[in-house]
Amino acid sequence: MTLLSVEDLHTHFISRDLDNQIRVARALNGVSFTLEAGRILGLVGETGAGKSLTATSLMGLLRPPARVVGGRALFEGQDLLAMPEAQVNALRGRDISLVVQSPKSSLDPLTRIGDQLIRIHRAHRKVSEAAARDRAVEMLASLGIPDPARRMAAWPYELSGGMAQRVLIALALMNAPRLLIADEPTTGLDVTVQAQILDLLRDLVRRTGIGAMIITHDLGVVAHYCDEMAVMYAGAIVESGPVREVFGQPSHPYTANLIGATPERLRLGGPRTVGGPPPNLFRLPEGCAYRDRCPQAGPDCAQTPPDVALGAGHIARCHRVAA
Ligand SMILES: Nc1ncnc2c1ncn2[C@@H]1O[C@H](COP(=O)(O)OP(=O)(O)OP(=O)(O)O)[C@@H](O)[C@H]1O
Repeated sequence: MTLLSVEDLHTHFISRDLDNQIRVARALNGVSFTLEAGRILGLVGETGAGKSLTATSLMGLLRPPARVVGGRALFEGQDLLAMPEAQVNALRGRDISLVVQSPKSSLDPLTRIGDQLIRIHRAHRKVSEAAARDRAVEMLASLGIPDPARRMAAWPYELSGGMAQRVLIALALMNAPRLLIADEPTTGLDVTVQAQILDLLRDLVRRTGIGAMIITHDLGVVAHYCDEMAVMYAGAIVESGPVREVFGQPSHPYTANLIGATPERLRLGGPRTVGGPPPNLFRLPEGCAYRDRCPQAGPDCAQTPPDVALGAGHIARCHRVAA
């Protein structure tokens, strides 16, 4: 079942320069992808590609000067972008949850973690304090937090980075959301903790059938934990499909560059960049946004590239790709 279907999402930063001229940064330029229930989608791309902005656009969390200027985002068939703000706010934290980077700054430093868990549950569900407390303890236990009943009384500053990230995931799951978006959920954590947290996320998706989107620039995370992947460049998805298909036959020159030829490079993880200057969102070229950096670019790349279907749900947006 399709849980989330994003269609041609456009988000711009609209501002005025010193001469009072309007300046538009086209940060998202037609993002499209789908996520099925019970699956994990990895959204990858280099810094600035628009991964986090995609999440905040979907969740109604944009702040001026950023604005969604086009597209649809159907969550269980309902367009999140066309909903009244109050309805999106009600969905957020209940049916759709976002786990962001830097857990320490996302937890309320002045509230014990148990009270934070109880508060988010009772904000969305009509349950007693005792029932919310029981669920919170259960949730901490299911995330592998030792001695959960005692941990409820802990303050955020008392937690290690890995524990804080688990608590953040517990907060995101308190209301049994059907869609979880995790933005760099393990960046900055050591490799063992990273693997534990991603294992937990994967088990959760398999056990409960929720859909998860993991935003990352670590291709190793995508290769190990995701079912599908979408590769982002200059605010658009340039290639998407089942992880095995995309890694097996990276077809857009940007994806091929990002993945690199060697398995060693894949294992390295961490941020990746490709050669050449990053795209200027205020002056994106006509046609393919990657053409200034692309070793295979030709005159036809000044035209908008087609989405070429390569079979098994694998799609690449490029003039050089043959179906
Ligand atoms: N006020 C602004 N005006 C113009 N462009 C902006 C503004 N704020 C952010 N941007 C641009 O929006 C783009 C999207 O950023 P976003 O944080 O979504 O990228 P990302 O792919 O998540 O990167 P990272 O991996 O660093 O989190 C970036 O290129 C950024 O430069």
